[in-house]
Amino acid sequence: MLKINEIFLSIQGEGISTGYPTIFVRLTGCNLSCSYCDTVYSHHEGSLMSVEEVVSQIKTYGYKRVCLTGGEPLLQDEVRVLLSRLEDYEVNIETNGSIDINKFPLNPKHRYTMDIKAPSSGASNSIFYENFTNLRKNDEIKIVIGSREDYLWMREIIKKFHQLGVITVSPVFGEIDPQKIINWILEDNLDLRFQLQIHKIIWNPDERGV
Ligand SMILES: C[S@@+](CC[C@H](N)C(=O)[O-])C[C@H]1O[C@@H](n2cnc3c(N)ncnc32)[C@H](O)[C@@H]1O
Ligand SMILES: Nc1nc2[nH]cc(C(=O)O)c2c(=O)[nH]1
Ligand code: SF4
Ligand SMILES: [Mg+2]
Repeated sequence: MLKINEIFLSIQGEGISTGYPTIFVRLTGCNLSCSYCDTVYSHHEGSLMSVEEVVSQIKTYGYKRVCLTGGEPLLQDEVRVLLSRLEDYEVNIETNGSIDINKFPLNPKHRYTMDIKAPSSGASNSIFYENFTNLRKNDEIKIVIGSREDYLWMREIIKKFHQLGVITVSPVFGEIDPQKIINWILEDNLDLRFQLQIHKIIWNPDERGV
């Protein structure tokens, strides 16, 4: 059984598939407690569902893109079974970077968005650095920053792991002026992808299920 917080249809609000209709499966439970977490409600709330129940709910929406998120989706082992049932779907798994992704090998239609936790999250010491060598070309790295200190930290990480594929940087929502981050990126000549979480601009930022 899987412990599921919510399943809903919306448009992808983050990452390289931003804007595409996507079915979100939010799993319950997290091993971190980032200072800025916008989904604390998913850390404990949820109900048990079988993989079959999750898959049949996914099928009702009639779309082929799925985002597994949470909480931390890789904390539940049965996610492997769910992934094996979603072979016809483009699946993106939002993971917090603290869990060994080598233990969850993905098929080519599935990909990771791996978050690297910057210092202001309070979770930097949880980073499982071996994951950097196991990411594939179509996986994405995401860094959420809330301060100049976070930015400088990120700059060092990028230097060190310059072979990384797509790197997306975004502000802690409402915490730092996006223009500042963009200016820093351009001043330093970094080739990064900047993003805002568009669902928080379209809907009320505290709204669930969007
Ligand atoms: C809620 S987390 C769930 C997946 C996984 N636990 C993780 O941290 O990647 C999904 C994404 O939302 C981002 N996020 C959470 N709160 C945020 C906030 N206040 N502002 C910007 N991004 C936020 C996280 O950094 C992560 O990339
Ligand atoms: N629209 C929308 N896009 C998202 N992309 C990642 C999300 C998440 O919470 O992980 C998310 C979310 O909660 N809503
Ligand atoms: S790892 Fe993700 S879900 Fe967990 S506290 Fe951090 S942002 Fe929230
Ligand atoms: Mg979210």
